[in-house]
Amino acid sequence: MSDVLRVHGGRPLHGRIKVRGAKNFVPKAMVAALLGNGPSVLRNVPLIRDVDVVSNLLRLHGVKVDFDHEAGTLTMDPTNVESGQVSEIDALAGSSRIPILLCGPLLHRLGEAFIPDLGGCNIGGRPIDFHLNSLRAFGATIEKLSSGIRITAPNGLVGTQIELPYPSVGATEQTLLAAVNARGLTELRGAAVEPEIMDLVSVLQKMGAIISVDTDRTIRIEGVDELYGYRHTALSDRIEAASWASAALATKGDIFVAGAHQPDMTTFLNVYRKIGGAFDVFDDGIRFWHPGGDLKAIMMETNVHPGLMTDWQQPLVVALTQAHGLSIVHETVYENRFGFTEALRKMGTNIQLYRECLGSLQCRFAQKNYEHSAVIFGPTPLHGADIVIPDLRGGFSHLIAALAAEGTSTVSGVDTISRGYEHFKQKLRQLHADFEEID
Ligand SMILES: CC(=O)N[C@H]1[C@@H](OP(=O)(O)OP(=O)(O)OC[C@H]2O[C@@H](n3ccc(=O)[nH]c3=O)[C@H](O)[C@@H]2O)O[C@H](CO)[C@@H](O)[C@@H]1O
Ligand SMILES: C=C(OP(=O)(O)O)C(=O)O
Repeated sequence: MSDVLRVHGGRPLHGRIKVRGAKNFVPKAMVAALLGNGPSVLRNVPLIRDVDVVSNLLRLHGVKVDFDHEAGTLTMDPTNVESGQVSEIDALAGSSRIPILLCGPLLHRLGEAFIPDLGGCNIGGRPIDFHLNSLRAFGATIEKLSSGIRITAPNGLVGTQIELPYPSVGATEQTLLAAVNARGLTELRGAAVEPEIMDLVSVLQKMGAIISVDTDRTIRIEGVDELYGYRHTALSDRIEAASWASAALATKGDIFVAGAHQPDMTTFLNVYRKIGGAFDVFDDGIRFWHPGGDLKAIMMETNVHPGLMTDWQQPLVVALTQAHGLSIVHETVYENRFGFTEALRKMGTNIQLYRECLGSLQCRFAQKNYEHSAVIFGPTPLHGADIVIPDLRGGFSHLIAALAAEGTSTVSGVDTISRGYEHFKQKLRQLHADFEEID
């Protein structure tokens, strides 16, 4: 498969594509399957690299994994969970952020876990201190190795009280996956409540867990002795849906995104409408299009759910380069998520980065020397350029920019996009994009 695309831009994307299960949910539900005393079946699973990585990780731990790509059905049988070879597990180092979530399930099943160094997008320091503090609070002992970490809990995990300093998605999932089988009650305050986390709560409840979620970011989990296999259909990918919606806006196109689910995208849809994008919600998806006329500049600020999701920011920035006036974007979730704008500047955009918090919030990155605010002057015509993809969402955004630009662009490193976008080249063809793969 070619990792380089030659893109002939300047044509509106139009047509229909389908999004399946969420990249930020499916791998976590796969980890949850480790906790069951029998097989689990997950439906609506996309063929993306993060699913592959976690399938391999589960297999290395003795789980029998069968994936029917076409049907999107994944069957996982954890009857014979085992520790796995450290060298084989270590070969997956750097491939995804999911391995850290295996801690709780492996501690429950085996009393120990080896976790390789994590991967994921390079958009900030991405420490795991909240994860490790949470695991320690449950009674686990952590040893740092030259690569990865070893965790043990010879006496099992015990329910505890945890308050997260920031509503981290991963640390909330870590705590849930550890608490469901821990002895006694766990109270987690300051939890993240993203829709993908709520879907994980649904999976765990199907498995036999007792979990209540309050409106004030408090989650209470009563540990149980045994969990069962589950059957579940994954919620759809609201980041992929928003990415195609942004592509429709940037290319002056019209895209029906089958599978897009309005309730998980409310904040995105408000922003889309404020910019001047049009959408129409149907039972089976959402149609997104550029209605003609000028797009409007806006001020937007990313935040934890129900705020504007940080993963929506990068595709939206490309659309904002075509809006009239001055847009301000304040990124408050990651300290370093504007690296992708360098390539956009090469394509003719006028984007300036600032260390100050240019928003209504003084965020955690104030006075910390991180360029986490952007000012975009638009509209600026985009022209083709040679671009190297930096990360998943930044990469998709570069692709949108190349498709919107007049002339030809060479986009290298597109394989990164397969980590979170199923069949993206096929979907581009369905949307009449003009590009070819080059060796
Ligand atoms: C696989 C997956 O689901 N990835 C998503 C998940 O990432 P992920 O779970 O890694 O993101 P978190 O919500 O944990 O991170 C949010 C912030 O908390 C900080 N932090 C986090 C953990 C920790 O131990 N210490 C710490 O300081 C991070 O550096 C970051 O600034 O949620 C992010 C926020 O919605 C999304 O952008 C990612 O797409
Ligand atoms: C940041 C992202 O993912 P990850 O946490 O897997 O790096 C993303 O999906 O945009």
